[in-house]
Amino acid sequence: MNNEYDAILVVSFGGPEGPDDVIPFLENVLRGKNVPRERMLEVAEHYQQFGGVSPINGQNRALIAALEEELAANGPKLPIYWGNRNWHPLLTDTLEQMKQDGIQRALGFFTSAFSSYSGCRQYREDIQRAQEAVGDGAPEVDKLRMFFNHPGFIEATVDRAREALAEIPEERREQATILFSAHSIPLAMAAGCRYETQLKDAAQLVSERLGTHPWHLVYQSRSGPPHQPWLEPDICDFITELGQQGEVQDVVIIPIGFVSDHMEVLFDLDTEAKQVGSEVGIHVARAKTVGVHPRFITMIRELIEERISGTDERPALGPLGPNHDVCPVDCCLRVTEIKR
Ligand SMILES: C=CC1=C(C)c2cc3[nH]c(cc4nc(cc5[nH]c(cc1n2)c(C)c5CCC(=O)O)C(CCC(=O)O)=C4C)c(C)c3C=C
Ligand SMILES: [Fe+2]
Ligand SMILES: [Fe+2]
Repeated sequence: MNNEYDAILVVSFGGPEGPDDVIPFLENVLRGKNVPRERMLEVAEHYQQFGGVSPINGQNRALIAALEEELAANGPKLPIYWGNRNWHPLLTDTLEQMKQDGIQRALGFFTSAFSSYSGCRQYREDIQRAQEAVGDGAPEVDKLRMFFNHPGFIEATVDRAREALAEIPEERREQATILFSAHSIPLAMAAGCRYETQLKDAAQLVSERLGTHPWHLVYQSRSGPPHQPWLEPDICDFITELGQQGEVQDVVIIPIGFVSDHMEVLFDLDTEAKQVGSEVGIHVARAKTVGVHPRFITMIRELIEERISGTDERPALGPLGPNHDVCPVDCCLRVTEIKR
């Protein structure tokens, strides 16, 4: 395989940067998806409560600045570009710019740790569409492997979790229940990828480094119509149930399914889940996402170096091993119905 690359491309979700961006952004997110318009308007309201600005773009700018510093200090000295699926800078514009700059082949870092249609195949489809729009001379893009079990991701997540645990009074800390939270997806879609398996694996790896806390994997930000089954339990239902059982005083949410504190973290966890906690008498703390944690940034450099060198040493914790570099043809299919 040819290991020569002349750029890094950060591929992400995108988010609105003002009130007028919110509806067109959400229309982009939901194009072709079976999500009721009322749900879209409900989510729009969450964004409007924060002035129509999602922190995700700012956080990606910070990630790129930190990675630029890391690559300048330790190499490889490659320029970093950034393109989104749903909002500016959009992938097509970025690939056009890369072509004009003479970039021929980039390594793609997707801001998703776990394999799902949204986090893997859909980004690859987005890139392909952008390449077709740019036409002859569009750069090739090879995706870096999924990093859910990379030591850098696990160590940074553990560190963030410890910071949140430290907020709980010492005498109650050891009994705190940990809720690992990830974006829910339709069950049919989950059947076409290793999303749940990888989430359980990463949650296990983090929890065993935190001690003996009881822990559970829960889901948030469900969007589908009520009759369509999505991954459960929902985080708010779960906290309500814990409250009814009356045995838990403190919950620490670790948003393991996300790498930055964007709107779904701020609203669905810091606003909604904390509110539910206070209604049922449970104190809820929330760990920060990995964001620009230095270990996470060095992990990205390590993934780049590993791919360029072609080494067999591809660090991964736990039983699943390092994820593939090149996706097989059936990777993260968009399954919309479970065949019976
Ligand atoms: C069918 C699946 C999904 C629907 C419908 C969906 C709607 C939806 N999502 C957002 C905002 C975000 N989603 C993010 C991540 C994310 N979304 C899904 C699936 C659906 N979302 C998955 C599996 C994931 C995780 C993998 C990934 O793509 O990251 C994110 C975070 C993106 C990041 O880079 O961190 C956001 C933000 C909205 C507003 C929405 C519809 C109302
Ligand atoms: Fe989503
Ligand atoms: Fe995949």
